[in-house]
Amino acid sequence: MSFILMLEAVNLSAGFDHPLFENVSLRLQSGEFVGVYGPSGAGKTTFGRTLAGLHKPATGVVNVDGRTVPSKGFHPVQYLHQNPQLAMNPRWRVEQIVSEAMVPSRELADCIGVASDWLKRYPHELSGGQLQRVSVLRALSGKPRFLIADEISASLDPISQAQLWQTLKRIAEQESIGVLVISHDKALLTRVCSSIIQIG
Ligand SMILES: Nc1ncnc2c1ncn2[C@@H]1O[C@H](COP(=O)(O)OP(=O)(O)OP(=O)(O)O)[C@@H](O)[C@H]1O
Repeated sequence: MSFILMLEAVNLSAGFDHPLFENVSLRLQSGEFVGVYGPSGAGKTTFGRTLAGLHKPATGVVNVDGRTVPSKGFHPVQYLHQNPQLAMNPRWRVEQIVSEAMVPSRELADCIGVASDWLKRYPHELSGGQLQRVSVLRALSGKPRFLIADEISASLDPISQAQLWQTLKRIAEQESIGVLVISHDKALLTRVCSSIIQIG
């Protein structure tokens, strides 16, 4: 795919009983990796969830290619949870979980490192790192335009971490997917992202 899309946040403020962040603006283009850094509790997850339409902003707007995203249907901005088990139905086998939007190809599953013998298991029968790969496969199989990757490699060993980011880079480039990388790990963000914004 060669067309360029833009995920844009303009003067975004959000929080719960009080704002966690105020007037944050961001532009993320297809194929680009932008980092979000900040102390624990600063609101990075809330910012990511707001971009994915999962949390209502107090002020500002989120646009994809200049338009607000309809609340129904597959959202072009997919949020990858830092604890994927919380975002999966414990009664569904992995096969059903990854096929929620569209059945992924074996080629894509191999690329992300999801073994075929995991498909018959339930989420609690996989390790944290294995489950994170399942979560990435589920998000990618729906053909998102943007991914919010919230601490997705924190539970992986350094080799698996490097493999996951290499794979995501390759797929993001091939499919023109923009990725917002939320992490406490400044070295990781510097390695993977072309720019970094600070929350908090
Ligand atoms: N549903 C909620 N209701 C009330 N407060 C919440 C809710 N979700 C999160 N918070 C609070 O909002 C603040 C920011 O949380 P958030 O998870 O966005 O921060 P974060 O920067 O991603 O933190 P971390 O780096 O520790 O994951 C925290 O103080 C948290 O307790």
